[in-house]
Amino acid sequence: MSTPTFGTRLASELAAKRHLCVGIDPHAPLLADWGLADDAAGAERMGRDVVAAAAGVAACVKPQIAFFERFGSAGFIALERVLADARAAGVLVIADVKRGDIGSSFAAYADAWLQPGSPLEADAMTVAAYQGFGSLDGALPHVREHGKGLFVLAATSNPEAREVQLAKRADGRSVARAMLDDALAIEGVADDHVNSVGVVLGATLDLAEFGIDPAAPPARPALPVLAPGFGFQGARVEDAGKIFGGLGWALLASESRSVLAGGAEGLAARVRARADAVATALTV
Ligand SMILES: O=C(O)c1cc(=O)[nH]c(=O)n1[C@@H]1O[C@H](COP(=O)(O)O)[C@@H](O)[C@H]1O
Repeated sequence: MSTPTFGTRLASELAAKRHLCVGIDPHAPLLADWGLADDAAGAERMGRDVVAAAAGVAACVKPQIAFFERFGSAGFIALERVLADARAAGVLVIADVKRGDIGSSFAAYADAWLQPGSPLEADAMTVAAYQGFGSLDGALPHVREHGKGLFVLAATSNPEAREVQLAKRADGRSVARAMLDDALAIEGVADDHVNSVGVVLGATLDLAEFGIDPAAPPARPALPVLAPGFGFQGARVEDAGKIFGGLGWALLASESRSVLAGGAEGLAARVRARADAVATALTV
């Protein structure tokens, strides 16, 4: 039996109206809030609790590697255990690693995060194509043959990104828009419904400024959109439909701090409430 594509696996989540992505960002103050030490064991505990709360409720989890990397090898071991839990629970994992490099080095990053059997194997990873879109090619065998996914940074939620991502290319398109077009143009990475290569679009942005029109008819197959910026950064999941329009079909609304704050107690209820709010926002 051939491996199902990432797009197919994501499509099952979306069909069940699961659009929430829960970020695993063990910030020091959050670990304190949870009564956990600011160390690898604390990060592991938080990560594993998030996976348990997300299973069957959220579409995916998104561990932010920086919060594990700061503990060195112990942090990587902690993350490996979080990833193992997610695999066992059938929860999709987007490794938020934002990798980009010359092609040969990028391919090694792709092997680290997407190669089946790798200690850090995830289902998808965030990538940066600022060294040229073709520099991402090394990940495509994992997408095409191993059912993995990519999320290419296009228009990110942080305000400092504007000078780079709004910049106009020679053809008049913004850098952000060109990233989206290039993601859609990759061949052989889509099934009938959902592409396995998507983009990152911040929920805090006016996408039209970047030449991205949420009112345009949805791409077919649908382009997955990973959308951070909800919650702590100010966007409201209740507005997800309004912000993303036709791009909301395969939207993953991501929240980290706003769901994590409040400790382990009540986490499952917070995840459920956010998941329901996103589902409602994208149904009406
Ligand atoms: O790729 C990302 O996940 C990402 C892209 C982006 O444009 N903005 C953004 O905030 N993120 C990540 O999403 C998470 C947002 O966290 P909260 O602001 O706490 O919800 C962080 O881990 C960021 O690194």
